[in-house]
Amino acid sequence: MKAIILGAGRIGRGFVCELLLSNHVEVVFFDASDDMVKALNEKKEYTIHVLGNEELSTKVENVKAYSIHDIEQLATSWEESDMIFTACGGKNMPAVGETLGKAFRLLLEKGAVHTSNIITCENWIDPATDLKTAILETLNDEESKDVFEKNTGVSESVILCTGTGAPDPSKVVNEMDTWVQNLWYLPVDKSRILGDIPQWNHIQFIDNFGNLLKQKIYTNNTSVASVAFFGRLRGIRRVADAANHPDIEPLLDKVYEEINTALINGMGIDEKSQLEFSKNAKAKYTDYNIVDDVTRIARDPIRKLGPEDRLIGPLKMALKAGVQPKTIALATAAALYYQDPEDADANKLVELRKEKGIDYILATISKLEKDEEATKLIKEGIEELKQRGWIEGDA
Ligand SMILES: NC(=O)c1ccc[n+]([C@@H]2O[C@H](COP(=O)([O-])OP(=O)(O)OC[C@H]3O[C@@H](n4cnc5c(N)ncnc54)[C@H](O)[C@@H]3O)[C@@H](O)[C@H]2O)c1
Ligand SMILES: O=P(O)(O)OC[C@@H](O)[C@@H](O)[C@H](O)[C@H](O)CO
Repeated sequence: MKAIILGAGRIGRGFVCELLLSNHVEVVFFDASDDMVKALNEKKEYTIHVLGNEELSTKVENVKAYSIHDIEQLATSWEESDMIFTACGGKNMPAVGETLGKAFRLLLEKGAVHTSNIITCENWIDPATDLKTAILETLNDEESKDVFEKNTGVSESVILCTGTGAPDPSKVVNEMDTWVQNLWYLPVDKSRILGDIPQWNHIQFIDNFGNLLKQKIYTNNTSVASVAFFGRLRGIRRVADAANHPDIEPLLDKVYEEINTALINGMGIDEKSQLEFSKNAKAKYTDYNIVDDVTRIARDPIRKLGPEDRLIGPLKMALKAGVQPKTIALATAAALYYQDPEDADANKLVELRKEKGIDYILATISKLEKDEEATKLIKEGIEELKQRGWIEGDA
């Protein structure tokens, strides 16, 4: 079998590629970055290193990568592939959908439509819906939309694995090498898959997928984002150092308490399963084998302050469920004060905070009203950060 991976970043050329190769699936990459495409084609090979278990590393050979803007090549590759995985960032689903829609139009013209499936691998609420909507909008006539719907499944998966950069960048020989957590499991929503279900190892097509992606984002990503935003304010570089720090670990435990009550009461998630889920999340983020930078976790802070994303989403859910999510609000306050000169989105956030202020960010980015409870808690969080000496005045 052949598969396309859209987005040749840490998850695409790392985790997803590793699982597909272990199932003898031939892989081709498409990426929006010309530098990435050039580097992959020049190197032609790279290694997926398994953090803490170097002996499990995989060497990837005969690498082929194309620009996502090469629609004809995308259609040709699609003609030969049964599966497409996206690992491009959830906010890019509209752009990815438009590209796939254009490629599908070429498949239609060539009479080359066949049963295939697209699986999103994104930390995003409802990525498959965003992707499918954009594809259908690009297929502007009803007949094409109908053919697409009958032949193409658009499903989503939950990436529980961390994909990161080199633990020691000074030792990197091949810049395309990538590092993954030692975790070999990718759950996929079976109900949205069309045609025969592949019998793969590690990639499991599961029934009752339900809210697994939201549960993962509001547990894992919320908690590790809290660790990263607190850690950055404390000048800590690595995630595990921050998660184990005596100032931060007690806050992390409180974040889990708030999340657990919010998800159990607000999403109807079984209590035992949620407690287990959050226990595993804490074990992961405090694990020193997983060498990850807080700046990767906190990257794109404006996206992370969005109304449904990992901070505001569970914060509002907790309030509805009768919990006072003071620690998630404290983490949101830390996110509002996040700085990383190498992150364009973080620089934009600093500019917005200095020029327009916190109220503006909460209203326009987080979509919170000035007088609502969530806003009040976040503002109390800002005061607490000042009292703790973690931020200064209007820093
Ligand atoms: N890294 C992790 O630990 C991890 C874990 C779980 C989920 N995720 C999710 O996986 C997705 C990918 O994350 P990552 O860490 O691999 O990011 P990354 O930044 O390493 O890679 C993303 C890649 O996608 C490419 N891209 C962006 N827009 C594109 C488009 N329209 N078409 C094709 N390529 C495009 C970028 O050029 C980049 O090479 C994100 O949604 C992320 O939230 C990441
Ligand atoms: O990829 P992002 O920017 O949405 O979020 C950063 C991290 O939280 C994320 O990549 C995690 O490492 C991953 O979701 C594994 O739990």
